Amino acid sequence: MTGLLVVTAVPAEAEAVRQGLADPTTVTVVPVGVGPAVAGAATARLLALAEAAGRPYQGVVSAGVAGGFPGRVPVGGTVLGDHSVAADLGAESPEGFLPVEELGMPAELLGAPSVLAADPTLLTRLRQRLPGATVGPVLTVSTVTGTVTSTAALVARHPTAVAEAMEGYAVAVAADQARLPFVELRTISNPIGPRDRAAWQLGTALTALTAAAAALGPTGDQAATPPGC
Ligand SMILES: O=C(O)c1cccc(C(=O)CC[C@H]2O[C@@H](n3cnc4c(=O)[nH]cnc43)[C@H](O)[C@@H]2O)c1
Repeated sequence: MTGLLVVTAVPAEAEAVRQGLADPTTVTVVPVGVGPAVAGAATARLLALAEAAGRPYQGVVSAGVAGGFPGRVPVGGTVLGDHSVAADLGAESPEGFLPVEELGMPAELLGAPSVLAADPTLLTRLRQRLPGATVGPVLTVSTVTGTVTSTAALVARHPTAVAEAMEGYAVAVAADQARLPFVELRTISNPIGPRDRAAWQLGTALTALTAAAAALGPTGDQAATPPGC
């Protein structure tokens, strides 16, 4: 049994998670790169290799920093994604953005819906361990939102979304294909809005990520099973 796989984008996020783990032997943390393509491909490879070696993971977490929708979660806040959403998977039209489900393709050709729900058991466990976390949909985008107009459009399309990042949905698809439980855990480095990269509070978000990572401890079952068995 190999325990949880935690996938981050960059090494600083992975290190922040590792520092917070109560029992690092039950959690594997891997920085895989920025954006959905590399995150999905790398996660799928890690899951397949573990499975082929006879040591499958028990669950997958997409963790790292994120932009928070103003008024919903502050910089430094912690977010648990109850859904991970492919927010820019679709088509533009004169009437506005069309999600991939509305492009007229048969559903079976899509491979996965554009909104994937977190595993209820994993989410419930993390909610109990992180009572201060904001829970809601987390958007996955290939382009960081950076204007008032695009922020307003996202809010209109996803009125309950709490944060955006660049990997969660892709990691969720990899977990879904491997039939593994998934959840997204984010801490907020910046408000979503007009781009101001210099104002991102990465240190604050990474400190919050370390604190939140303490919740990624083992279940009773995992605690009784040493890694590698
Ligand atoms: O330069 C550093 O030291 C450093 C430390 C930690 C993280 C970074 C990143 O560049 C993280 C990139 C990562 O952050 C997510 N993110 C954060 N804010 C947003 C946002 O407003 N919109 C979309 N994504 C955001 C994203 O998942 C990136 O992969 C640098």
